[in-house]
Amino acid sequence: MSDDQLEAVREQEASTMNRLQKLEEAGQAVWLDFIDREFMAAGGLKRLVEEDGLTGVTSNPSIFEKAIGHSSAYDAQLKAEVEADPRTVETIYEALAIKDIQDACDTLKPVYDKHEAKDGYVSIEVSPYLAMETDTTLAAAKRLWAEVDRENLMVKIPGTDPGVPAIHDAIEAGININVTLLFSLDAYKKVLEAYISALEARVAKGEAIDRIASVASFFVSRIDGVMDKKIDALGTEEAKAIRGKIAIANAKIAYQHYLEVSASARWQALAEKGAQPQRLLWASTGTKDKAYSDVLYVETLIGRDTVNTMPPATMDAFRDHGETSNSLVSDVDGAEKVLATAEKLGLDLDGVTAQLVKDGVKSFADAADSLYGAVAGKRGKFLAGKLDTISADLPADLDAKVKDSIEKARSEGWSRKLWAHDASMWTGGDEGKWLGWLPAAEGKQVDIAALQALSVEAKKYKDVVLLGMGGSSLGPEVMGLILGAGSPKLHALDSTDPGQVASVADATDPANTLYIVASKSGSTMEPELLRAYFFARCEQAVGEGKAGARFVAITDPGSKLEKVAKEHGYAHIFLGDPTIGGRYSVLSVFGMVPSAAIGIDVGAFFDVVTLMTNSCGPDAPPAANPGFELGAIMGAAAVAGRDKLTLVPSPTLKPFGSWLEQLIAESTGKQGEGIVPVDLEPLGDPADYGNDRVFVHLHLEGDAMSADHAKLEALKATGQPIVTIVLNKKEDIGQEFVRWEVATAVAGAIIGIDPFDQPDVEDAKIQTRQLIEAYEQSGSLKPETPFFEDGDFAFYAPAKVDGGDAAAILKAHLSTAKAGDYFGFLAYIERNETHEATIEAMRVDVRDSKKIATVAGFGPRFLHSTGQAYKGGPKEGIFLTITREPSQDIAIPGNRASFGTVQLAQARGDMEVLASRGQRVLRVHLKDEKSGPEALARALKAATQA
Ligand SMILES: O=P(O)(O)OC[C@H]1O[C@](O)(CO)[C@@H](O)[C@@H]1O
Repeated sequence: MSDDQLEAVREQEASTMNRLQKLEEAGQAVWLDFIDREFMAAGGLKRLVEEDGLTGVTSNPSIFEKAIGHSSAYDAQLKAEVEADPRTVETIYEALAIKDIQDACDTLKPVYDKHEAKDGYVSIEVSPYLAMETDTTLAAAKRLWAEVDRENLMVKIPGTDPGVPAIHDAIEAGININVTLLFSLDAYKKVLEAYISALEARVAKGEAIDRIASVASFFVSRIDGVMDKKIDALGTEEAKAIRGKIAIANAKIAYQHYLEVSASARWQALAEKGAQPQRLLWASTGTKDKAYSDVLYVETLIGRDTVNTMPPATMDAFRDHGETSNSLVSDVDGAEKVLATAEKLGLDLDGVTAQLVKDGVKSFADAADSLYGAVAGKRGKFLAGKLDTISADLPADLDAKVKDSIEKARSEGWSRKLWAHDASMWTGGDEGKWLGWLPAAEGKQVDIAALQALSVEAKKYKDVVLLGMGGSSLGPEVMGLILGAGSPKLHALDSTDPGQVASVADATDPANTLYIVASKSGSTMEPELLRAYFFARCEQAVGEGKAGARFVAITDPGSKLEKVAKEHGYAHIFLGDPTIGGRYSVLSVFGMVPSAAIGIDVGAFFDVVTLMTNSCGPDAPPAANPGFELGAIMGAAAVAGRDKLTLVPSPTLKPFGSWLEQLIAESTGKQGEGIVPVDLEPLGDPADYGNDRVFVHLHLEGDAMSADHAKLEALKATGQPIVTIVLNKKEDIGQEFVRWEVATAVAGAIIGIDPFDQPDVEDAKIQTRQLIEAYEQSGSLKPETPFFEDGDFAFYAPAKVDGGDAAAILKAHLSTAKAGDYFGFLAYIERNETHEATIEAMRVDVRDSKKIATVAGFGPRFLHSTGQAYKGGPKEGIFLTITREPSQDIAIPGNRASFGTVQLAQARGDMEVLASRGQRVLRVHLKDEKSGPEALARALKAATQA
């Protein structure tokens, strides 16, 4: 640039400076509607103050979204914040925003001092999510005021109906308030009244009012944005004559109201005490319609005691060619005529301004979603190595559906609703009362010190025997198998199988064992019977009256178990939270007491867990919320027919599935809908699968599983959906409890059911009880007749299945399979490695021959887990119930029925309910407990190969 050119630029700059400064002469303050760290760091704000006479700054969620979401200027602070304390997304965002606001306040401080607190303000807005809430808005305003800690701060509160009382109270508390989102004269009148009455309240209390400032931000151009479209639609000359004039007219009339009130005796009384006027601030003054002058909404709105906050482009334009005149009070009659014409033409200004408030709230909430999403993404990046990750390879059609679900969840604010216990995201029933697992995931349900004391105390035992079903045992079992150090050793007993009861009894010495009885209801049959058995056994070993000291109860307050535990003098009773359902209870005392007893450091465990809890928080929008990301896939896939969630864990994480399947199945499988979890089915080739699967690969870094990886790649190549979750270390498994709990709740919302009830499980319990009660009276179970029997098996079914031998019968049963069905092995036999292997082999035979999913459960364990989905979920199940003649049986103290009888009654009760729900059922009774399972496997192989 030559010297001449430079000089010309300087001259031009000098003249534009004057144009902006002329506004100040006319009584109007120029504020900047923009904030950005790089801009401030480069001295941009300071320059505007010094060269253009800028006297204030406003920000809003959209402005911060542009600043933080689209630049790396905040990354250094963000990283430091996350590393120092990986708090919630909102707290991290606020730390970034507050720093900018403080810097801006400091830059404007000389202006503030020069104007003796009458100007020089910087505004920060309360969370836009609170725009329709009074109390939380007020609390947020007070918190921001305290945290920013600058006297030239203004907190922005929307002038909505619920916002007005918060504005009043904040001003009364001495906080400077910028009232935002004002469009209508009516709303403005209420806000001005709130300001005046709040000042009066302070005066009445003898408090100072001279350093309290407030502006009422009237949004201008947005009104024309809507009205002009309506005018264009009318197309008449009369309509065209007021095009681009309604917003300005509306603002002029508002200013007239301001002048009227300022002249009133009421105001004068306050003014005498030093009250500052609540200035009207013109916001939304950038011109959106290119047909208009780019300084239209500045030039026309100039007047005493007003502010115009301009986006940078408008400020540049005014600096370049803006003209100053006393425009705000000129032609007020004309403004009235414009509004009268609008009314005559049926242009509903009240309706439009009411809608603009709603749209404004929504657009700031949308901006906040995007802003919080960006912060959540960066938080996740800076937590690499600490936070489990998730990624998904989905076929295009499913991907689109998942995105739709995420968008629905975002626009309806589900992540906030979840944490606010708002049941409207589900069926609108009593779901909100079942969310105690959320605070539990923050570590709030347990007393860490008490658990540490239990850890110390339990060290003296060699074994811990846990008696409980479903949610009361599966979580601790996973904890023990993945994180337990082996001393004391955890034996989770959730069966009435005599062989299994015996194997725990044989493996543990009562004198060296701590017994934990866990039941939320405190009345579940299995733990009741097991408690009776092991208590008597312990008494026998350690002496009458001494067993109680070796027993711990975990139960909900007031339960029968609590009573028994007190009567028997249990060493400890840990009380649960009745607002947590059993399957969601792992992070409450139900999971943590047994964990502590086997030496897991629960405090350290929660340090890891809460990273995920915070990641799934109300401020993490669905697209950046790990629980929602997974839940959207689960829910959208289920609705699209991919309802078999197939878990592919790496070796260390294999035990996780048994907890997971109870969570998913019991939560979602009802009303004929839901997700059928498929756990422990070995991976096959692409040809073995239909279109009803979603595969979730749960991987621990360092676990070897190359064969499965190759298979997963092959599945991916054929378009099967694969979700991959990666843990850096096994201790991070706690994060998966949280992720999957949130995901399951979200999937339930997408499917459209209540994820917190379990209606069908209850029916099987009733059937079983009836059978047992009859037994207790008669000494035998209701007689039953097999429709076929040979030397190995007896077969039972609601209706005879044709076939001359076991293989033929099984073949006929299998022949009903069609795409999308699943086959379930319900094995009322001892759960041991041999039986697990036999069942696994049978599953593969069925899957590969019929191309359907297979599931398996040991009874009665699965009754308190997947049993709900098998009965209440999709009508796609074909079941083979396996019972057997027990080679040994065990008597239960105080009961006529033995464990073997109870187990058989459970199998029969379960089958009856399954049949009543329209599922296809067949029961095979193995005559020889030892050889029976293998014989069955052979018959099934023959059936699948024939
Ligand atoms: O803890 P409780 O009340 O003994 O119940 C055990 C299990 O039984 C169920 O209520 C139903 O199967 C599960 O939800 C629960 O985890």
